[in-house]
Order: sequence, then C-alpha cells, then structure tokens
Amino acid sequence: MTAKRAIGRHESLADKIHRHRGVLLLISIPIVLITLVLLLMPGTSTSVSVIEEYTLKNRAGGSNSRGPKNYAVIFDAGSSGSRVHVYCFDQNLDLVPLGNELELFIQLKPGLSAYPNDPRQSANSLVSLLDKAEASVPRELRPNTPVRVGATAGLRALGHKASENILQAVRELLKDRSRLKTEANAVTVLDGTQEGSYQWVTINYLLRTLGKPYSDTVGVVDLGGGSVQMAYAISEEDAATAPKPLEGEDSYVREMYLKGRKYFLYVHSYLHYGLLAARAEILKVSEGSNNPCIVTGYDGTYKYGGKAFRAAASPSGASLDECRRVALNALKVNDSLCTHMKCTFGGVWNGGGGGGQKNMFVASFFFDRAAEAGFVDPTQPVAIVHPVDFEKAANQACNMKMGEGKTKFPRVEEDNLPYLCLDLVYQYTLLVDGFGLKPSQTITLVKKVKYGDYAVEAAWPLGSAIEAVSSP
Ligand SMILES: O=c1[nH]cnc2c1ncn2[C@@H]1O[C@H](COP(=O)(O)OP(=O)(O)O)[C@@H](O)[C@H]1O
Ligand SMILES: [Ca+2]
Repeated sequence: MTAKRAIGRHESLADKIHRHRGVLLLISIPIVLITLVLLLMPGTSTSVSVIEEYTLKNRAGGSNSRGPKNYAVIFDAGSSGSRVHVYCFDQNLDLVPLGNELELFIQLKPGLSAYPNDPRQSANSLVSLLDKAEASVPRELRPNTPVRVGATAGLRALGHKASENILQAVRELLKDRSRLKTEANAVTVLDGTQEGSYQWVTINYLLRTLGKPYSDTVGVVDLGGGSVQMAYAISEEDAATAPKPLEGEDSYVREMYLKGRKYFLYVHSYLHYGLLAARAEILKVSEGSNNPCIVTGYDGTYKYGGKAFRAAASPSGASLDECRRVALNALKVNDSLCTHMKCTFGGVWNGGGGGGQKNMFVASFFFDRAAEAGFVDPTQPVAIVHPVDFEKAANQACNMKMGEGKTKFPRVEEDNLPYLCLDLVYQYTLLVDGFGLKPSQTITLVKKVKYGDYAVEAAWPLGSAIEAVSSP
C-alpha cells in the first residue's frame, strides 16, 4: 500500500508534466529566447549619457590568438608638439622592456597644426618619429603591430576641413612609408573625452588600480597647450544622475570594462583652456592694452593659433590680485549659466566628486611649470604639492621685473619668462576656482609613473595602446 502510493505519487508528477507539456513548452520558449538575446547583446548602457564602451579584458589565463609579445605604436599629435610612444605588452597585458626602457618615447616641436595650409609638410613632420618607432619593432611583427595617430586640441581648433586634409596626408604617409598595421579610424582627431579617459586608463594601469573598486582609483587632470581634461571614476548611482549633454556636446560619462570591473568614468575636456590657449584668453580680456598678468617691464606680442595678441605689462607692474581677477573673468566662473547640480566653470557639470576624485594626479603643464618655477624637482617622476604652491610661486613671479627672471627663476625657459605670473595664476585659478579643489588639498604632479623598476610617461597614448592591443 505504502509502496503503491509512493509509486502512484511518482507517476502522478510525471503524468502532470506530460499532461501540461504543451503549456510548459509555451512558457519556456520565450524564456529561452529572452535569455539568448540578453547573452548575445553587447553591453547595454544603464545611463543615457554613456557614449561608448570599450573592453580591456584581463587576459591572465585567458586564451588569445596573439603571440607572446604585442607591440603598439601611438602618435600623440599634440597642439604644441608631436610625440611617438612604442610599447610592448606580454600576454597578461603587462608592459615588457623595449631596450633599456618600458617604452620608446621621442618628441619634437612644433605640432601638426603649425602647418595649417600645407598638409603634406605637416604629415612629413612625423617622418623621423615614424622611422625610429618602426625600427624599434621586430621586423616580423610589424604587419601585426597597430599604429595610431591621435590628434588633440591643435587640430580640434583648426576646424574640420583643414584638420581632415592633414589627417589624410598622415594616412598616406603611413601607407607609403610604413608596414605597420593601420586599422580603420587609426588616424583621427581624438574627442576630448577619449583623450581624458585614455589618460585615466594610463595612470591607473601604471598604478595597478584597475580592477579595484572605483574609490581606489585616482582621478586625473591633464593640462595641455590647447585643452585641459579632467577624468575620475564615479558611482553607478552618480552616473545615472549625469545631466544629458546638449546637442553637439560630449557626454559626461563613459562606461568602461577594465580588468573584469565596470567603471563609470566622469570625463570632460575644456577646449581653449589649455595653458597656451588660456594665455590668449587672458590677453583678450585686456584687449590690446596693458595686462596685469604680464611680467613687469615686458612689452611684446603673443602668438597663438595664427593670431597675435598684445602682451604688455602695466606701468605699475604685474599684480597677483588683478591678474586673478582677469583669470577668473577668462574662466567665466561666475557669469555662465550653471544649469546642472554643481558646475566647475563654463556651465560644465562637476561630476559630483566622490571617492574617485580624492587622489588627483595632475599632469603635463602643471608639472612642467611647477618645475620651471622651482618648487618641483624635474628629475623626479612625481611631486606632492598643494594648489596654494602655485599661488605662492605666482606671488613671486608677479612681483619680479623681467631683468630679475634669470636669477629668481633659473629654470624658466626664456620664452616663458614674460608669462610666468600669468601661467601660475591661471593654474592656481583653474585648480581652485575652476575645478573647486581646496588650496590646501594634496595633489600629485606627475610626469612619469613608476612601474616596477621603470618609470613610464604619464600620457594618454598608453591608454590608447592598451585598447589597441586588447581589441579583437
Ligand atoms: O608623454 C608625455 N609625458 C609627459 N608630458 C607630456 C607628454 N606628452 C605631452 N606632455 C606635456 O603636454 C604639454 C603639451 O600639451 P600638448 O601639446 O599635448 O597640448 P594638447 O594636449 O592641448 O594638444 C606639455 O606640458 C608636455 O610636456
Ligand atoms: Ca596632450
């Protein structure tokens, strides 16, 4: 009886399944289909402001078809100069030495945008860099080695037609002269958010913080000649509140998968706010008459972007306070519409702050000017400073006469001397009034980042190289 009932119960379950098989089939087909679609779909974005995603897979233990060594050649066509970086990665995406260093790095001046009307000559300015870069890649690996040329603020400011002509000449140069692999879109003007996110990837890769929680990563600021970028990781919740960019504007948030973790990166690039562009903006405020930022005793002309600006000291000399007022005016900190929750300047959302912004790695002209002004050792890869150090140095620079420059600031390049007060005031104003950092906050000025026994340039091309060697 007991056995019979047990068998009966067992049979009735099988019977039930059999009896309802039609219904079960009807329910399971859509479930299977939905699961399949979800699995096959590329990463969907949770935030409307996400513009692009890219994947850096942690290759450790993973299979891939590449050889043990993968090279990448990246040209940084900056507004003030052109540079080439060659990197070599192993299968775990670790950098391995190329000769005595972890990268080949060569630079020259001026940049591509110095030849706006002569695309061929502009492209040819890269020949010496290309030849040396290619020679550093083993011959048999050249056809598999990606080469990229990323132009930044200089070509951005030239406008579409002139910059496209130059890029086309560069594409032809690569085709005629090089055996390296040129992928589609290998030669482009980077948009500002790309540049900022590559910089963030570079620094965090070298610090080995990729793959860790977002609050363990560091934020970056990169002050170029033509533009300045800020990037830092934010929480998913903050990313969801990002304001929608207006038409034609870049999105504020990029979603990235790096070393097995998803990051929401706040990025913004400010065109015309690089250091050399800002000089022009500050001189424009005084419109041809004396300017309180110009070092006492100087009267000359400043050339930028094909235009000339009068750069004349006031008879009473430079003044820190007045120069601050002019710099604030040029930054338009207070008089532009802030339609978002909290802005930096020019009506730009500040990203909301948070853990990814507590440690800031501040690069390029911030490091260079601090070194010229003498409060940073140029032989060291990084320096820990505070925004107020820029103000202190500015105070000295704004109070000197041209003739005293060489003795007071022996490391300043001659061409920069008339603008030392201006540059330092602008840098302080950008950090404190623009980006809202506290004057006493600790920041890391960075030229290079230590990576094992080596130090690698703290520049965006490494982020681009990582993308180039990890994309299929
Ligand atoms: O590889 C690099 N390592 C360190 N600093 C760099 C590197 N490449 C460019 N820089 C710095 O960037 C600044 C020049 O900016 P750039 O010419 O790239 O303007 P842009 O980014 O506005 O186009 C200089 O201070 C230069 O030292
Ligand atoms: Ca740059």
